[in-house]
Amino acid sequence: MGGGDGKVFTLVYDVTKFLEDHPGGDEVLLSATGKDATDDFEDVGHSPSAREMMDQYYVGEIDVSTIPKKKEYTPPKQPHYNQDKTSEFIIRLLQFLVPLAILGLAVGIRIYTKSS
Ligand code: HEM
Repeated sequence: MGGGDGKVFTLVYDVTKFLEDHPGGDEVLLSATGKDATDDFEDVGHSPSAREMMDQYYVGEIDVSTIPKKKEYTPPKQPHYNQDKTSEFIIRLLQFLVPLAILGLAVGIRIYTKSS
């Protein structure tokens, strides 16, 4: 690790040749591919002999900033039905106002016809 021009390098290992022989199993290796697996490797507390074995699979160094971040799964956005609530509101308003208007009209006609 460490670099002259501000870049941070990490060591790269090709563990595809090691999947079947890894005492920790192939699943953990596969889950650590395509990303910086330094933390995963260190968390296990590998023995010095394990570190020696790594030399066989050494590929080179890579600028840490060029390692893609593991993408987290984000569920696709559900389409929002009836996002525009104004039409719904107008219908509710009319459901209230139309009977009132009819009632008002009826009362008005009744009053009008009575007085004449
Ligand atoms: C070239 C890289 C690697 C080498 C040479 C290597 C080698 C070994 C060896 C020799 C062991 C047996 C225990 C020991 O001696 O420490 C071991 C165990 C283990 N390794 Fe790796 N390993 C590598 C990468 C990784 C990575 C990237 C992970 C995690 C993503 C990992 C996870 C484990 C686990 C979970 C165990 C089992 C520990 C236990 O049962 O106590 N290893 N590895």
